[in-house]
Amino acid sequence: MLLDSELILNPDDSIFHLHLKPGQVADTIILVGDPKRVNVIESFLNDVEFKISNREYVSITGKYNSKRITVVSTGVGIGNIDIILNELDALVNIDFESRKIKNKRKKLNFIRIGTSGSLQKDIIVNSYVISKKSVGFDNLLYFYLNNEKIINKEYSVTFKTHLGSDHLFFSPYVIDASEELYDILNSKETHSGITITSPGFYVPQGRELRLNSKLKNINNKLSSFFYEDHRITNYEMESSAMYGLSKLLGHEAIAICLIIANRLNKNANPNYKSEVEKLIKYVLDKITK
Ligand SMILES: O=P(O)(O)O[C@H]1O[C@H](CO)[C@@H](O)[C@H]1O
Ligand SMILES: O=c1cc[nH]c(=O)[nH]1
Repeated sequence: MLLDSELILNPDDSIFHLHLKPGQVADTIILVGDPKRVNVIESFLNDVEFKISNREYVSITGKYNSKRITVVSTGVGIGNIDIILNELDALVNIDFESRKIKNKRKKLNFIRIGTSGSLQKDIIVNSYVISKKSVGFDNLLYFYLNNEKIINKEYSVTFKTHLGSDHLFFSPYVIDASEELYDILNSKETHSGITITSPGFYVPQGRELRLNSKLKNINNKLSSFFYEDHRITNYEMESSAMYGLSKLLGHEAIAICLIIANRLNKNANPNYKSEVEKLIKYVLDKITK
């Protein structure tokens, strides 16, 4: 039995951060960073059942092409993914009355629609990248038992060696996306690649404003790295944890991102909202076909 301090429920029996109750979550869940992106997706949905917000987490459930879909905003970063994945899983796989894990587990499909910075010249601003693998520059997965069963050890070690890093803080881990969800989203409109999930937007992604990186020429080293013919394509800040926790919990996960900056071509599109809207429509059509 999960005690009050471990599975924290609010006075209305909703889960601690998301404020959602069992039954409110669909099997297919779109995760977005920006809470305002939830409103954009809402404009495409019918039969919206509720809109619940707490902190940076805004959640809705509605229908697109008759398929029930939940949308949750995650805010920025890995810590939020730890909260959201654990709470969404608890909502479907833990009985809130008995506080016990259910015998029959439900599998969820997580699709992240994000924004991202490209690490390849030909993956230009406004293109879409699906992350076939994610390389975690964070350390969240290392806290979880059985992480070694889902981390691609050989790739992770090769990668660390390539970066020539003996820094104690840095142990990148490589995790695969869901092949099933990849096949649904992949098309000639998308690039596929390997995504770096970074614990920061500035120095951890090689953006030196007033502070400098301990990892010299990090972006050139990433752009030139190949493993089994796969190249590193882009930076974002959530998918490694989303892939890792989904695999440990028995769910499927994929991330597709709009490129809003190209780090090699040195350009960016800060007015990317209409492009995100097109990506949202692309994803909704693909997952409800
Ligand atoms: O646009 P979202 O989904 O937030 O994704 C990207 O944008 C944020 C940084 O600006 C990070 O969360 C990064 O992963
Ligand atoms: O360069 C970028 C753009 C969006 N999100 C990131 O994490 N990095």
